[in-house]
Amino acid sequence: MKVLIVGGAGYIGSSIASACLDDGITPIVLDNLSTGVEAFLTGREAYIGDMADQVLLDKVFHDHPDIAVTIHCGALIVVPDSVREPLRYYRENVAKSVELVDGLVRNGCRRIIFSSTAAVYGQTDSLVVDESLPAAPSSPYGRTKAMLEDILRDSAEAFGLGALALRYFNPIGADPRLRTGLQTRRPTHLLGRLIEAAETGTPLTVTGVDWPTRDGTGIRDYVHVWDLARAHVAAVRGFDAVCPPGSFVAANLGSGAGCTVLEMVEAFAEVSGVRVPVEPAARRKGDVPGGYARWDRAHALFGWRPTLTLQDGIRDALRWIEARPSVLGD
Ligand SMILES: NC(=O)c1ccc[n+]([C@@H]2O[C@H](COP(=O)([O-])OP(=O)(O)OC[C@H]3O[C@@H](n4cnc5c(N)ncnc54)[C@H](O)[C@@H]3O)[C@@H](O)[C@H]2O)c1
Ligand SMILES: O=c1ccn([C@@H]2O[C@H](COP(=O)(O)OP(=O)(O)O[C@H]3O[C@H](CO)[C@@H](O)[C@H](O)[C@H]3O)[C@@H](O)[C@H]2O)c(=O)[nH]1
Repeated sequence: MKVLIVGGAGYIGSSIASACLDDGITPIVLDNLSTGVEAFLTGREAYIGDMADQVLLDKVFHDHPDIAVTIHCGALIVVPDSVREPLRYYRENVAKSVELVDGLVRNGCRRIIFSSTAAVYGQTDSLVVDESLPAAPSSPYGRTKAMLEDILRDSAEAFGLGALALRYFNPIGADPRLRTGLQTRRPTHLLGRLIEAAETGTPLTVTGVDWPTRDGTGIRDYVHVWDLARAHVAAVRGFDAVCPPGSFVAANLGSGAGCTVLEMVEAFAEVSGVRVPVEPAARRKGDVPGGYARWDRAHALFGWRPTLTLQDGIRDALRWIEARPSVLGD
């Protein structure tokens, strides 16, 4: 079985490609390397170019008419950038995805898995997030993802597509076999900042200590990237039962557990032996208290459940930092 992974040279797409290979599924990658890296394409067949390029899409399907499912991970993903440059985000994430879907339909590929995000939800009083909550994204990035969900819903009905949107919560960690991990050297998310603080011996700035959470710090659902990758394999294997032609389905992928900033600091100390001091600071502009996923729909649909812990995610992120020079040559 073959799958096309658009954005397969990036952090999550490359992990999905590895999980596919491990399961006997052949990944074909299409990526423009805007943020993805060539080193993650080792041992995988790849087409370098833009997802909106119809000539390239036709070539991919000419070479591989037996692609069963397209997994669409290609996007720009930095929330603050999307606030500064909304048109670039709408062009790259929405307009180009429309072209991609058009090219897929024209080439007869009618099964799509779309990388969506917890950022499509608005903040609610309850910290638990299930798929019945309406979309209410608070950034241009989140809106590009919610818009594409709508576009896929309409396209499913019009063209008989099966379209599955998987809403990832906060991915951490790396491929446990260390083939791939975060390509960004200095990630700005919480775990990245924590690792940096441990390395430099500086305190972690805690952005917000007056949120309505159990200890006042922001709460998130950190899910191991390998659990995310495995979910895609399960969804590919059971696709037609999960998402028959003409249907659009959305499912959360999270660990199901909330973790506050202070709890992350504690878990990091447990795994690394380094207790990073914290420094309270003001909330980030536009930040939210957060929440965590209910993932039972993904379980009901394709039998997935998260299997790796927060500590596994932290450990694999640290192992990847050791391994990355040998993979990325930097
Ligand atoms: N990382 C997260 O925290 C997170 C959370 C929720 C959802 N997601 C979604 O998961 C997907 C993958 O995210 P990631 O963290 O791996 O990001 P990433 O930047 O590592 O990967 C994105 C990949 O898409 C490629 N790409 C971008 N625009 C393209 C285009 N026009 N044509 C071809 N390739 C293109 C990039 O080169 C890169 O390889 C994205 O759709 C993102 O919105 C990510
Ligand atoms: O130096 C830091 C960095 C973060 N935080 C806090 O840690 C929590 C998590 O922050 P972060 O890791 O940035 O996660 P999110 O705010 O959920 O945003 C990330 O996760 C989203 C969902 O995966 C993506 O869409 C966004 O692009 C990505 O920035 C929040 O309460 C922050 O206020 C700190 O206290 N100090």
